[in-house]
Amino acid sequence: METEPAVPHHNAPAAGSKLGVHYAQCFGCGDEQEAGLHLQSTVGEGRTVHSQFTVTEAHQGAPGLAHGGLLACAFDEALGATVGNLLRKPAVTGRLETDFRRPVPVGSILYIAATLDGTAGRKIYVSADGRLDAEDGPIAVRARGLFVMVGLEHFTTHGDPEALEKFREAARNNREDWNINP
Ligand SMILES: CCCCC/C=C\C/C=C\C/C=C\C/C=C\CCCC(=O)SCCNC(=O)CCNC(=O)[C@H](O)C(C)(C)COP(=O)(O)OP(=O)(O)OC[C@H]1O[C@@H](n2cnc3c(N)ncnc32)[C@H](O)[C@@H]1OP(=O)(O)O
Repeated sequence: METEPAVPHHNAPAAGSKLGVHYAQCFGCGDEQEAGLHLQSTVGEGRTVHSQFTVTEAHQGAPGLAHGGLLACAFDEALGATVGNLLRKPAVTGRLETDFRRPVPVGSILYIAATLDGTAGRKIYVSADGRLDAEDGPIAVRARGLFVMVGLEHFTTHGDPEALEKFREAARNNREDWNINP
């Protein structure tokens, strides 16, 4: 199947919109996860979302340095937020590739710029660069993800249906129009 340009949903948040926490218990963005990444995201121009998080002592692998797996988590979240908010369709990560180009010290702020690259049926291609301490800082991490659109039953069948219901109630944005329409 051919890859097509990704077209943002007509109700996708406009450039400049800050994206809220998508789930309070989410390790990537949740505000009820003390040691989580607390990633914050804002919609950019075109098909982009800009996210950032501060690396803390809770995120170490080697002394004073971020754990690569947690950096991958940050990219999973940033890419997922890009897919979920611009396309407004539930999707899960099928594949996530990360290139670690520079060490990321505790105390640094990682600026992640993600772009929706295209879709092919249920598959969504998205990629991101993570820069150190400034939007134009040196690239520390690069990632490419393949997300796969799923029905909401993915979460009720495999996850916690009660938590999902609370998630839906808490959603500030109208997500009723989320559907699978490959
Ligand atoms: C998390 C959100 C919860 C709430 C959702 C609702 C609203 C969300 C709102 C806002 C969202 C904002 C932010 C989200 C932020 C972060 C998100 C984090 C996301 C995650 O962290 S999520 C956890 C990790 N994730 C999983 O837990 C997935 C486990 N997995 C599966 O559940 C299945 O594996 C599935 C569904 C992926 C596919 O299964 P399936 O049976 O439906 O479909 P199938 O296998 O046919 O794949 C269809 C086509 O994708 C190709 N394909 C699949 N996998 C591939 C791979 N790895 N490499 C290359 N190609 C692959 C096939 O080759 C085929 O391609 P083709 O059609 O061309 O043949």
